[in-house]
Amino acid sequence: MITIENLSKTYIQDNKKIIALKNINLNIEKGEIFGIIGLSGAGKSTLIRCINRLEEPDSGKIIIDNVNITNLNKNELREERKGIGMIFQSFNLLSSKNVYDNIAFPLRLEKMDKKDIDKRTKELVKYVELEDKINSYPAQLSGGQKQRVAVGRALANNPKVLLSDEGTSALDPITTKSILALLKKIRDEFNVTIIMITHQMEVVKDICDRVAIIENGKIIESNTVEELFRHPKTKISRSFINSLNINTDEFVPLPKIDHGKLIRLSFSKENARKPVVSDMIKKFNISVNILSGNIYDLNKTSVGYLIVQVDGENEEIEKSLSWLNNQGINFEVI
Ligand SMILES: Nc1ncnc2c1ncn2[C@@H]1O[C@H](COP(=O)(O)OP(=O)(O)OP(=O)(O)O)[C@@H](O)[C@H]1O
Repeated sequence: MITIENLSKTYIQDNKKIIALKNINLNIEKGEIFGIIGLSGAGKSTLIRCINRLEEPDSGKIIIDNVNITNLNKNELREERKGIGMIFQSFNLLSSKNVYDNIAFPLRLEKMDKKDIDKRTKELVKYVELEDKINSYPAQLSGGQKQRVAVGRALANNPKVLLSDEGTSALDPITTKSILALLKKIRDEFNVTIIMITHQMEVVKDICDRVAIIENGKIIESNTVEELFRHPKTKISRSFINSLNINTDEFVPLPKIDHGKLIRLSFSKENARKPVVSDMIKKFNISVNILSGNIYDLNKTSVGYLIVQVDGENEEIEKSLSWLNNQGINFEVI
């Protein structure tokens, strides 16, 4: 649905080149909630702003539903942008307009019939659950309510794509969950494709189907969220997972072991019920010492880790590892 090909963007500041994006390639499916996570300065905002050309890329293509956005002239771009809603960390509401008028704003720009504007606006106010605040001004709303207004406004023209640039970063954890639930409901009911730019792993964990990790303007890892949790490939993806504040191998300092091997077993919902550790001990002449473990509840499934020390004769350890392999259990010697 959205294809990004060899996208690059450089800024010039004080005669210095800042490479914000370097050869970004991504494919995002229709109806998918796709996360792009990275640290500050990684290039996230530049990337999402290039998608609707709020920022002009230097080179590369952005294709949405077979339309090459990068080739459009101003008028064509204006038309195409109606199908791309966007929400921001700072909400970007019109402070002099109330909830109703903020949400009606894009419809008025379309010069829709007054009655239709009224009907659609009230429908949207109801959808984002702000009927009791319809006459309130942004200054009279909480952060979560402001973001609901922004979501209502972004939905006004029935977009096929919704871009969220740190849409939940300014919100407390409970309000974040309620905005994420609203975005998920929008995807489920309208099959809207959602791209979530974030630095919060919580967002990726809770609603994303797939995720790309961006560092220094490059995508360094891209996978389903489940696979990312099961096999984080890069240091940064591991640290994002650790940032969820749950004990993992890097949170709990692992003891230095003189013998045996340290292994991280990872389980998905399907194999979480297998008595892997006790079977290993029964089948092989080894001891297994459990050091730490946890379970992450993801959008559609859950993934668990267990860090264990496997000890015994080398040959027995190797046999037990190949048995694990044959059982289809994911593990990594760490
Ligand atoms: N208008 C600009 N002029 C010059 N440099 C810029 C401009 N916008 C962004 N940059 C630089 O490009 C790089 C990527 O910035 P970007 O805002 O895309 O990162 P980010 O991942 O969104 O960071 P944050 O999470 O802090 O917003 C940074 O080095 C930043 O300083």
